[in-house]
Amino acid sequence: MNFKAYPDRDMLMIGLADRIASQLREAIRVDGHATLSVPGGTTPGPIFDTLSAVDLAWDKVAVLLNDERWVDETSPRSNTRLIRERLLTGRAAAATLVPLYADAARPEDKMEELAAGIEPHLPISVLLLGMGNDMHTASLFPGADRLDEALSDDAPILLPMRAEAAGEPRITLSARVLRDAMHIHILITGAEKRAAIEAAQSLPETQAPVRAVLKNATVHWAE
Ligand SMILES: O=C1O[C@H](COP(=O)(O)O)[C@@H](O)[C@H](O)[C@H]1O
Repeated sequence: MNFKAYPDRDMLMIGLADRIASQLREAIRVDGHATLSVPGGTTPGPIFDTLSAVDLAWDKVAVLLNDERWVDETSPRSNTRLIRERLLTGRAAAATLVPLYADAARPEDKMEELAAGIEPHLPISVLLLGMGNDMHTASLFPGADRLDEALSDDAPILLPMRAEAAGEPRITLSARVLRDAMHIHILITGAEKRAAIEAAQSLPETQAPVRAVLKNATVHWAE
């Protein structure tokens, strides 16, 4: 992995937003369109705020989540709600949201429909990932019920996922879809996550699922 440390969180968020914007512009120049896949959770909000104001051809960008908690958008736990409020506003409101949630009791009920919506937008041009202290990324949690399947080279695009640490049921892009992205950035902050990502390099993917995407990733960190 490449590791980039920033002097502080503000510089991290601005610097990484700028890099993502450049890579999206380049993908649009070459392919005529781009796909940006992003995390939910507590860390990426400030990057979304910066990106949403960036001047680029957002009407040529498809935005999807790496994973979603199976809750509807009225829930503060909804990752879709986060990106609607913080990313798909301002200039970025012209982007197309590719859904990772649909109204149904269980993720299994909508898996095929949601995967069919994602497929035309693959491979991902720019992938931004988060990571938990437990070394999960997207919703690839250590100990999750379908982790082995999600890590395999012939995994489907999307899988439902349940894990004790996850809270509600989840839906997640598989490791191979994440790995196929043209640019991979992992955004982490704080000493605990830095120690976790360093430890992940010498652990099996089942214990440290983030390892599945580390090889070609740049990790962006600030205290
Ligand atoms: O549950 C999730 O957690 C990870 C990490 O979130 P953070 O709050 O520690 O930044 C996130 O990347 C993922 O998309 C989300 O669903």
